[in-house]
Amino acid sequence: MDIAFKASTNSYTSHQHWLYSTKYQCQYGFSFTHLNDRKRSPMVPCVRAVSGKSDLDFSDPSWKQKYQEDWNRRFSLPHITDIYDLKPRLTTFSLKKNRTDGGSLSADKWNGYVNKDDRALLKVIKYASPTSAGAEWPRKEIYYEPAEVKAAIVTCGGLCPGLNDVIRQIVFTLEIYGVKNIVGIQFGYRGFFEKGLKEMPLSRKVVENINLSGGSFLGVSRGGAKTSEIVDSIQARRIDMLFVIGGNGSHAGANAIHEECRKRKLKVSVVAVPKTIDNDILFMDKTFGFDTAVEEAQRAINSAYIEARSAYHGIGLVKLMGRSSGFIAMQASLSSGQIDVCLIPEVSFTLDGEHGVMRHLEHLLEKKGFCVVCVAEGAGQDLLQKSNATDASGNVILSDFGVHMQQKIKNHFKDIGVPADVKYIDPTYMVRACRANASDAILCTVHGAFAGFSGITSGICNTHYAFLPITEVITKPKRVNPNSRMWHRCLTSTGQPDFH
Ligand SMILES: Nc1ncnc2c1ncn2[C@@H]1O[C@H](COP(=O)(O)OP(=O)(O)OP(=O)(O)O)[C@@H](O)[C@H]1O
Ligand SMILES: O=P(O)(O)OC[C@H]1O[C@](O)(CO)[C@@H](O)[C@@H]1O
Ligand SMILES: [Mg+2]
Repeated sequence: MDIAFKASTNSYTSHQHWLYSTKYQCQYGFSFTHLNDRKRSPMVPCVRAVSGKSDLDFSDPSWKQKYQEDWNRRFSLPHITDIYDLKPRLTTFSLKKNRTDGGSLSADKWNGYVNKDDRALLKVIKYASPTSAGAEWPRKEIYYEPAEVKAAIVTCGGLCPGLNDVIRQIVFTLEIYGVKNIVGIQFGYRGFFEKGLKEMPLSRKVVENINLSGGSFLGVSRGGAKTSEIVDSIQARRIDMLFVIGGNGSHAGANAIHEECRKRKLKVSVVAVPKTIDNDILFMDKTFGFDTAVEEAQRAINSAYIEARSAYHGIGLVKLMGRSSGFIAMQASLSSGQIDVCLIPEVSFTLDGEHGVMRHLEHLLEKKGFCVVCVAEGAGQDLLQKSNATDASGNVILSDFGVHMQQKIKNHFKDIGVPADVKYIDPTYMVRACRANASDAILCTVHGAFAGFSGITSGICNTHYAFLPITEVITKPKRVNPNSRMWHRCLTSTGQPDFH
């Protein structure tokens, strides 16, 4: 099935589109940039189509067209020219200072500006053009005058390895464009309205070494986000670009800010950067911080393994983060090769009975003398008492499954009169607070803002950096598919049965 989806314009024709798709054989693509496709009357504000999702009826002869139209609506990136009749100017971003080709290539070729036909593909990997570089790369034309831009960066939610790397990279890139006025908003959205939290002026000099430590140079916080107050503050501070680094909640907040700016007709680009060790953002292959978290988690698993193996009837137990998605637990269990039982929120299980986890632990102690269990914090919530309490951002506070398992295992083996030496490790904040590893330290997302997009997020989608409308990524958290190969690989590695 060869279907290419050109996402961000209301004005192209399906005929043109099919020509494109036949030529390049793209499938299910996210368009990177389509500014030149926009045909609209001067001064007439455009209204962006509201995202609509419909179930496909394959017996309907026009299903392809409907599917395509649905995608066009949903993946249309909000753009500044939706509300302003603006002409772009030539970009100020250039890498020519660093060039090593002795000037033989043209500036266009050297910078490799992406063109309107570049897109990331969801189902297959195929370059749309020889110059394809992913969405997160400069365009030839920009919609802001760099010398007049005030850009702000804010980090919200919990910590994540790589936050400082992203802040640093955003500052560096803004400076390459020629932006002089860059500020950090302290302690998440709180910094917009809490008196006493001053803007932090940022520059290459200020952020040069912040990547050498974990945490957030700007501070983080949960809760307290009042969209209208934040936008009042954005207006009062004359911010033109806002970079929000955060998870699902921060993205929802960024989108609300974007919508409010739209409503007030403010020329502000709100661009989000997905940040979550849980790796639970829809459509993203992987978010920064996840790899580091897995690596760090493996250290804890290794310690649990050594403790368990060295003890008589040792049982190592490690709790890892993952509110509603068990990616860290699955990946760390799989890559460590030291886990016998991995429990995640997406897969239900029983603890007692013939097929329960406890019986399996008995069997492991009998068979090999020790075992190691890894649990995601959100696992087994149906087995625990619900608290109904929420944190400042409205996230449900989970019952502590790690502590519950520790007690459960201890009591179980005591009850059956079998010695068991339980070693419980909860490395969750250590995993989150550490410095990013090499693969998590590379990300930047400034170009989308200069290209005029707003209400977007960027991330690795089928190995390419792509822009996506925030509305699409916040519909629900990404979760481990229990039928996926990865989960089955994990089961093969642990050798655990179905606990039902
Ligand atoms: N639906 C929403 N609309 C507007 N703002 C929101 C919404 N949900 C959360 N926020 C705000 O976004 C900020 C971060 O939210 P939250 O604490 O849930 O972290 P997060 O971005 O999901 O990151 P983490 O992955 O660490 O949980 C908070 O200040 C919160 O008030
Ligand atoms: O203790 P805090 O800061 O609220 O963060 C805990 C949460 O952070 C997360 O890692 C999300 O970033 C969740 O998995 C976890 O529940
Ligand atoms: Mg969250």
